[in-house]
Amino acid sequence: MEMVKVSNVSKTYGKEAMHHALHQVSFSIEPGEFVGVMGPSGSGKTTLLNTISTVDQPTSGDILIKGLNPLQLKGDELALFRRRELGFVFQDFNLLDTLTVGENAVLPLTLDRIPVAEQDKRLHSIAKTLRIDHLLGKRTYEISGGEAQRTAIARAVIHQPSLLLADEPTGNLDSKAARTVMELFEKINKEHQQTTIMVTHDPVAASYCGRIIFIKDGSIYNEIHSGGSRQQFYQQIIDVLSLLGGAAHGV
Ligand SMILES: Nc1ncnc2c1ncn2[C@@H]1O[C@H](COP(=O)(O)OP(=O)(O)OP(=O)(O)O)[C@@H](O)[C@H]1O
Repeated sequence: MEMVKVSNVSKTYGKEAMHHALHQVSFSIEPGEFVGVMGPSGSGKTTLLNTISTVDQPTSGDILIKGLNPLQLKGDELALFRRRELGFVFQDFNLLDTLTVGENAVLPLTLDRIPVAEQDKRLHSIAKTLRIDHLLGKRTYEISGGEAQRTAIARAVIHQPSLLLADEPTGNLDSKAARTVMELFEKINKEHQQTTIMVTHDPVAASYCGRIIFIKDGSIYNEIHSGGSRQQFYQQIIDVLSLLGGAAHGV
């Protein structure tokens, strides 16, 4: 079964001056895929990610995650679904400054009242994967942007969510830290078959994905799959972006 099935999703903002942020968007994502979403500024990428993550509701059409429509869940069930099945990574890290790196990373397990011994075991393992094991006692203001984003990724996957959603995860990082973060997304995707959707403007970051969906004016414009080397895929991405035009920054 598909991990994500988006069927004829449209999203309209406003009443009198209606704005069609998404128009009849359909696609599926299989378990274990790493999918990038690209397109010019204002094309609807974040709106799409927000409708998949249940933060926003489509105006029409529906979205199934593992065959389930989360919007049909009631109050607490929806909150629980989000907490257990989804992981989020944002451009500005969204770490809690009052907590240490380790406390930030285990937050989903703390909220789920997982026993401390189990929390420690999982923290140890994910911290090693993300190379933050030497930072666990530090405060968020004592670490670099790249380290903060690696901590945010640890927090997003420590509870083994069905779906990892990332919105411009390299947007606030220099190119070296961005590459490290993308190598780690790729590693988690490959080693843990972590299904991942990432919105990005950055063709280098996108070249780590297995497939890119391009959005233009709220509709799917094109889709490409990685076949050969990452360098070849990067070139394919650049080619589509140049056809797409608009404000596709980073090219
Ligand atoms: N809450 C909202 N109310 C009204 N219009 C909105 C709202 N959110 C987004 N829009 C509009 O919908 C369109 C799509 O926005 P969205 O944020 O999804 O684009 P994006 O592709 O993620 O852009 P960017 O790359 O600049 O972040 C834009 O024209 C935006 O102005």
